[in-house]
Amino acid sequence: MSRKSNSQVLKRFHYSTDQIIDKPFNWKQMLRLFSYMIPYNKTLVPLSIVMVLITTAVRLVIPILIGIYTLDRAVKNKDATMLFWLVAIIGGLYSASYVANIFRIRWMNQLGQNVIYDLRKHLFTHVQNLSHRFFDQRSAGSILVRIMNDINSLQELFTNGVINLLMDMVLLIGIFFILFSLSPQLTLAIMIILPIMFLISTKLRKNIRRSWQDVRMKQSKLNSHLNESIQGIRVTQSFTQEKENMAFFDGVNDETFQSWKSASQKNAMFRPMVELTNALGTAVLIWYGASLIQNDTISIGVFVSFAFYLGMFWEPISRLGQVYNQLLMGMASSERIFEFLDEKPIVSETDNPIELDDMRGDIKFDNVVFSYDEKRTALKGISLEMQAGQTVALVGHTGSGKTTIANLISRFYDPTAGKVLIDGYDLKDISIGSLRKHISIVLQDTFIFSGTIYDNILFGRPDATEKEVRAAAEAVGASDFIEKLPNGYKTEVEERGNILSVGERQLLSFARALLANPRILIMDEATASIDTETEVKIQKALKTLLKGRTAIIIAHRLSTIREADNIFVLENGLIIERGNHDQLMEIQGEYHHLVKAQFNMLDAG
Ligand SMILES: Nc1ncnc2c1ncn2[C@@H]1O[C@H](COP(=O)(O)OP(=O)(O)OP(=O)(O)O)[C@@H](O)[C@H]1O
Repeated sequence: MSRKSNSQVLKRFHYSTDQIIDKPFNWKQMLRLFSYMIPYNKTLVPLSIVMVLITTAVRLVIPILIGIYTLDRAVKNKDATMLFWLVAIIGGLYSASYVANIFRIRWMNQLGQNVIYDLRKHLFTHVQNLSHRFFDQRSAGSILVRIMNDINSLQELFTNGVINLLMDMVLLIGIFFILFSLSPQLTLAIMIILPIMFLISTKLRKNIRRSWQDVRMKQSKLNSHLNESIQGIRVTQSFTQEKENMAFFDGVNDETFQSWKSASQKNAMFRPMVELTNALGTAVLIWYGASLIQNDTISIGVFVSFAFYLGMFWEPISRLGQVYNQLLMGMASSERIFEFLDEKPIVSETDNPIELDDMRGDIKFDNVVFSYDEKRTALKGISLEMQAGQTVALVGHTGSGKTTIANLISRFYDPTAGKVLIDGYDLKDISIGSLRKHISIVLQDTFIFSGTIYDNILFGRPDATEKEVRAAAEAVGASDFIEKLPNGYKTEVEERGNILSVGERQLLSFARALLANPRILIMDEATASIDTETEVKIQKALKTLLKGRTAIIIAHRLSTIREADNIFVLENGLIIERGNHDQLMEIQGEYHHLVKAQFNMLDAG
């Protein structure tokens, strides 16, 4: 009780979950989804269908063989030979059905897994090529959920749903057809249970399904909280927020438990209700069937066959309800998946893009205006030139537009107005692949991938030799710390490289960039303070890295700025000063002010 109120008091944790909405059935979307089965329409699809038809036919025939042939003919006429053959035929049919079932399950599973594999691959390939704007607007978690959960929720539909639909239709139509031909009166009488069965298989099932969806949503919230708690454990411990964290966890844990309890209680009602309906059907069969036998309208064999078919009724009806539910769930998931698949990269290529095999590295901004969204303009008319081989520093207050300039050079976004040119070519005319091949970016918060140190450097140029990788690490002075690690270059670093210090991660990213040997290097200098020895190392590494290429540095350190050939001072999306260090110091403007502020800070430190 108090746990719940605790979770409501804490306003810190907000986890957005994709709402589960039942979408109306949409044929166009379903056809698009099922088109993923087309590659298998000559192999797994027909094979599975044949197996389904074999097993269904066997199930339909057996009650007739038992009721009509065994009871009404062989037993009645005391025909031992016929009885022997009937046993042999029934045995043979069961064996055939057994084998067909094994292959049906195997091939249907393969089909489902293949379709899911293809769909996930298609979605990931597509998402990987989307522009930065797409990722700006969504959390990594919500993208992950679509690639994993939404696709997983289609798995059952493709593995069992579609083919079972066929099997159940055939089974139901077959049963009705046979029952009607055996005794239309008795068939009509036992049909009384049909509406009840449909009601249970749709309404009650829907209710149960919603409850399980609620459980999944609560679990997802619990997962998100766990994830955040573990990732932020250091901050939590340092601010001694464990109690608050625990209170929230208790609340979500309790919600999950309650929701699970309610779902499983509803679930428990399902089976008894089915059995009750079956009992009703059996009562009708016995009461009405017996009177039909008495007045010789039907034989004992027909009665027995009816009893068999009555027992088979429930399964296909129940499964049809289930498939319908799966289809509705599939609707919601596929809509979310297709929404991503229909997303077009905003930055796209022209029909005949120029392939830049070689690049000099001259960069020009021609009156560039850029907005990330309609509300604010990040660059308000930037014109600048950077000559090949120059080192250029971008300085300015936070939010002034430095990173945005870097983003436009790599063509992560296109300018809203104006042009960005490299070697005289408008970026929009150059193939994106050939442009980015010549550009390397070193971010402040270097991303280290899980894998070895060696692999992380190799990322810069995957076809580089071991000698080149080691040479790159040596040139930027990263080899000293790498060789001290337990397994040297083969040391495994976990996701994001937590076992490395900030300085080490920087040096690693320098080695990666140097290996790529780009014509243009964009670097967001780390603001984190590092010890003097590492600082000296990084400065030395930087010199090696910058040599012979156009370098754009979002600079924070005075030492870097001072050595730049050209400095652009940004303020609110505009260049307010430009020149080298001495020139800018002389005019005693904003740059002078920034330098003085940094000196004062150093003095104070
Ligand atoms: N992805 C984005 N979507 C919307 N607005 C953005 C995005 N990235 C940056 N902005 C906005 O654009 C403006 C310029 O941001 P930019 O990142 O270029 O600044 P910066 O000079 O690099 O700052 P810092 O030194 O803090 O990194 C800021 O007002 C920022 O809020």
